[in-house]
Amino acid sequence: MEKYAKVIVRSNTFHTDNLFTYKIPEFLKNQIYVGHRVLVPFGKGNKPTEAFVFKISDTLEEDIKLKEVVDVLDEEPIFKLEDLELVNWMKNRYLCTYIDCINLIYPKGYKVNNYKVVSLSDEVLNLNENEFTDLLSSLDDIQKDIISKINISKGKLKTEKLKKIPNINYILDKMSKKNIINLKWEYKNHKNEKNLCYISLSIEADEVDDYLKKNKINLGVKQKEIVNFLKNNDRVEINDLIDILKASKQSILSLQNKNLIDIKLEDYYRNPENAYTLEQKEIYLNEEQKNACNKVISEMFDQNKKPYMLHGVTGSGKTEVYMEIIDYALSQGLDSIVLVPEIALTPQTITRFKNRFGDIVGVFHSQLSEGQKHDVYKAIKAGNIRILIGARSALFAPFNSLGVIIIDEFHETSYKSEKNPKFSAIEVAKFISNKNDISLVLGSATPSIDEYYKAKNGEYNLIEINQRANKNPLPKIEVVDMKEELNKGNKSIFSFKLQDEIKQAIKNNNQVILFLNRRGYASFVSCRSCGYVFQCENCDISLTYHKGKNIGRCHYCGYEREIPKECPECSSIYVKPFGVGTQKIEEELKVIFPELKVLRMDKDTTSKKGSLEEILNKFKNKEADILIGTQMLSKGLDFDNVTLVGILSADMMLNFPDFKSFETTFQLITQVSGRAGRSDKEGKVVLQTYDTDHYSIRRAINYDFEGFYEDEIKIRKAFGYAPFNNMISVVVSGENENLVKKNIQNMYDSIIYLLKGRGITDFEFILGPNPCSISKINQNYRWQILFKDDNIEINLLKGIIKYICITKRDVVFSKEINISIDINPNSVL
Ligand SMILES: Nc1ncnc2c1ncn2[C@@H]1O[C@H](COP(=O)(O)OP(=O)(O)OP(=O)(O)O)[C@@H](O)[C@H]1O
Ligand SMILES: [Zn+2]
Ligand SMILES: [Zn+2]
Repeated sequence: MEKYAKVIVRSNTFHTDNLFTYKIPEFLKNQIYVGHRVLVPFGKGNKPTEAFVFKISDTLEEDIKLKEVVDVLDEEPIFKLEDLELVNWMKNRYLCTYIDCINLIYPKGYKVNNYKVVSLSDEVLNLNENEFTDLLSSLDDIQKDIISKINISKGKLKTEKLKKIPNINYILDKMSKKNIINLKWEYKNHKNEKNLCYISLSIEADEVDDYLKKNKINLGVKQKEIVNFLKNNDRVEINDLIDILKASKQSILSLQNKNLIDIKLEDYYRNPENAYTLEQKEIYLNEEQKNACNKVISEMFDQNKKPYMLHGVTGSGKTEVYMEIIDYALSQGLDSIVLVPEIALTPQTITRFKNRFGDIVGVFHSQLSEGQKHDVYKAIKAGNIRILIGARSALFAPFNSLGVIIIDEFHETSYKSEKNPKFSAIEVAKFISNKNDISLVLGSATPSIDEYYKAKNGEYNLIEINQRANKNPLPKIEVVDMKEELNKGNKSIFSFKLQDEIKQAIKNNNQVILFLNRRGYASFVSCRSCGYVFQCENCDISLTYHKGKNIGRCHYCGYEREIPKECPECSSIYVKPFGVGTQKIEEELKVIFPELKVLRMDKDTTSKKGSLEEILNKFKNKEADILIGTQMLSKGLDFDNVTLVGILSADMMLNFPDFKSFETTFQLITQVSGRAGRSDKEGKVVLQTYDTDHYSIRRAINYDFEGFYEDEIKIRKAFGYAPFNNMISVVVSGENENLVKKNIQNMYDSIIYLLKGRGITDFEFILGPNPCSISKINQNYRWQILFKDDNIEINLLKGIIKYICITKRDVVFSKEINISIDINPNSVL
């Protein structure tokens, strides 16, 4: 019986985003299953290409001649059936390609290298000398050269080595057709594995001398040294041996040839080190924490359970609850995944988990090397990692018996991917947990409005913790109206109130956190005389001023330029930075409190590896009095000694042109305030703002989450935003603005045409095409169409967008154009 494989081919073009059918040759029939990685001939020249088996069948719909699978690449399928289901689901949900999804869940650190090899044909090899000379004389110089190169490299040559010759593919093809050469693909299945190589004696130490005598073996000086070393050491890693004895690989290998030593390869697990330290506290869960745990634990083996939303105020001990749940899961033989926002920002959380659970805790995030990722995957498969802490991609870790998924600070925007597939980790976690009856816990002190709405509608088990673990009230937030401060003649960034409170806190030997949501020195630089604003050359963005180097930097593309003393437009000397960033805060603070030690934590000071840990360690060890930072500060930091938090410009975030900016403001105020008074000392917050009336700020000052939710949900409803409608953003971009405009208009017309065909005539749910709020990034002009599923069925809308933007992409759009489709984007800038 014949067997056929339907595969997805790894290729970056959109028209290959389909299942292709290949015949499975006889010799592979019992080796290829669904989920396997295979090589298939593909494209021009039938280049062997990596592909993934989605289906296997023994019948063909049509009677056509098919190409055959070349080979299978792994012994075991690398995808489980559930993985393929997930791929299909994501593809529909996020309107992306198969390969986008496959890349996401593909075991890290695997890749295929394939290359073409040229050799002389049998016919040529069988020629006698005269015939060969005749042949050569019939060829041109290039062909002769190729043949001599093949001969020099022992009859077989990678074609890459010839790529400098112009038109080489054409020439080789011609030679191959004339039967002079053979062209063949070869490939290497490269798994990026790192092994350790252990050496030990193959016979008992005291039998060595007899063995040498009996076999009349004379050892060199180095070899003797090695043997003596091994007599005293059971085994040693080869590189250590080379290092210690200055021995060569040669002398080690010759010992192996004399059957004196064994060499054994073992996996090496490259564990990323953790530089943050923490002392261990003995903790007994309080009633609220216990209830939260029990709810989840008691249903752990139930089917069709709802996800849990753990809404607990800041410092309520949610992390302890997670660990207790995970501990129980472990005792039942179940593994756990803990998602945290931007892993690099949460060394404290990782350390708490490692303190409690030890080496079975693994860490996974995008900054790991491919090799490290591969190691983590292998350790998971081998059962050596049972708890994985990671960013959103950790969701795809290959656990054998996953029981729990925790999403900490689930309101954070980093849980939505900005890269294809633009998935929401929350949605994917729901899909996975639903399919496999896994306990899913979403925790936050400030749930997102979207998910909270769903919780209110019964989609979640809502669990609340209303008290802090230390039983203290949440820190009182005092509001300072900065308009009045100006009237009092205070032009400083720091209100009198905040200055007093800082003095007080320091006098009591406590520490202070100051929050401002903008890094750099000033938000922009402009000329007071003519109004010229320094702009990025590549983006439609004003440059942020960084003082040390006297440069303006683009926070989108990294472009930098020196800021001149004179205005480039009008030559006036009134070029000044405006607005405030963390650098400026640090500078002013040093003027007012010259004796205080200050640390700054923002993207600029934490970009180097280990620098974040260093800052956190210093602050924990009280080597500084004040920590200034951006929203990095809001993520789970837990310092016993912080009693005062200053929020410098609370209303700054309100003015962001995005429908989620009120929500973000509320969340940031609540989270940053929550860093104060977490241990036995009471905390306090000073919040500076020009706008004291906005409901985000009023509700936040009173820790009134319910009230904020009620205010916000009304507005969302009135404007038809999430959670009431889905929004689909399609951004078309490219270097040529006219081409971008033409393409997006083309897309718009095509979509309208299809909608009309479905009898739809009212197009109010389509906004655009318009230039994006940030109309240029990195030399690429950006235009956008926004769709809301008002008055239209979401699947119909998605179907049409997919048809135009993916299936017919090559027809509707020019090659030079990029298209980005985002379902329910975080922001529409
Ligand atoms: N039952 C308990 N008894 C004593 N201390 C506790 C208890 N539970 C938690 N803590 C301590 O209280 C502090 C806050 O706990 P944790 O960091 O787990 O809170 P959280 O809810 O995750 O905080 P946030 O959301 O604000 O980041 C930590 O120092 C923790 O060790
Ligand atoms: Zn000027
Ligand atoms: Zn830029």
